[in-house]
Amino acid sequence: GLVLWSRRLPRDGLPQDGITEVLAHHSDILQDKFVAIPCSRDYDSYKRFEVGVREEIDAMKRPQPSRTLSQASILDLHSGALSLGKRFVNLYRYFGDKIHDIFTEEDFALYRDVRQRIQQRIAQVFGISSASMYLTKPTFFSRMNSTEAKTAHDEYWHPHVDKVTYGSFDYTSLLYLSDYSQDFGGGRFVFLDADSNKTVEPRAGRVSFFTSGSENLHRVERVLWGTRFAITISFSCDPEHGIGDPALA
Ligand SMILES: O=C(O)CCC(=O)C(=O)O
Ligand SMILES: [Fe+2]
Repeated sequence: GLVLWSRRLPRDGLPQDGITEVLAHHSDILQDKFVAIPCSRDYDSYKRFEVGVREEIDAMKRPQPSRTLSQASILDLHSGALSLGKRFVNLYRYFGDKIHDIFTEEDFALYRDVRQRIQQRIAQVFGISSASMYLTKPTFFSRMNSTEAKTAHDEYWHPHVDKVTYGSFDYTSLLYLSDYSQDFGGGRFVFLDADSNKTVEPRAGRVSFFTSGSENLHRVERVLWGTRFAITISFSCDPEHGIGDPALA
C-alpha cells in the first residue's frame, strides 16, 4: 500500500521526544491505512499463520462509553475484574443482580457488534479467514490518567510485546474512546522500531490493529493530563485460547 506519513522535526532537525514519525494524527480522518513490516520469527511454530502486515486504522462508529468508572484503570468484561487502586474486585460478584442497573443487554450487544466488525476487518486486511480467529483473554477497557500508578500492573507506559505480556495474543486491536490533545495530553501509542519511533495518536472511534509478536514492540506514553479511555480486543489463531463474548449473567 501507499504509505504517507508526516515528520515533525523542530528547528534543530532532531526529532521531538524521540518520535520521528506520526502514523496517525489525532485530527486525521483515516479510512484505511496500513504499514507492512517484516514478520518476526515468533510465529515459526504456527502452520496456519499467513501474512505479516502490521497496522490498519479504520474510522468506526463512535461507541458511547456510557458510564465513568471512578478510580478504575482496567475493566475486563469477561471476568468482571475491575482494578480499584491496589485491588481487583469482581464486579459481577460484587453487584450480583444489581449489575443490571450498571450494564444493559444493549451495552453487551454493542460490544459484540464492535468485536465482530474489528475481527472481520483484521481478517480482510491480513488475508485470513475470520472463522480462524478466536477472541482471547484478556480483553478490557482501560482508563489511564496522570495519577500515580498503584501497582506495576498500572504502569502502562513500559515497552512490551503483547504476545509476551498476554500469552495467547496473535492480533491486538485497540479501539480508542477519547481524543489525544483534547481529552488528554501525552498518552500517544508508540511503536518502537529499530529505525524510529512511530506514533498513533488516539482519536475517539479510531481502531488500530497489529500482529502481537516482537515485530510490534510498543508502549503508551504517560498521560500528562486528562483521562484516556480505550478498549483492547485481542484474537488468537489457536482455538484452545478462544473465549466466548462477554455476557450479562
Ligand atoms: O491503549 C493502548 O493504546 C495500548 C494498550 C496496550 O499496549 C495493551 O493493552 O497491551
Ligand atoms: Fe500492548
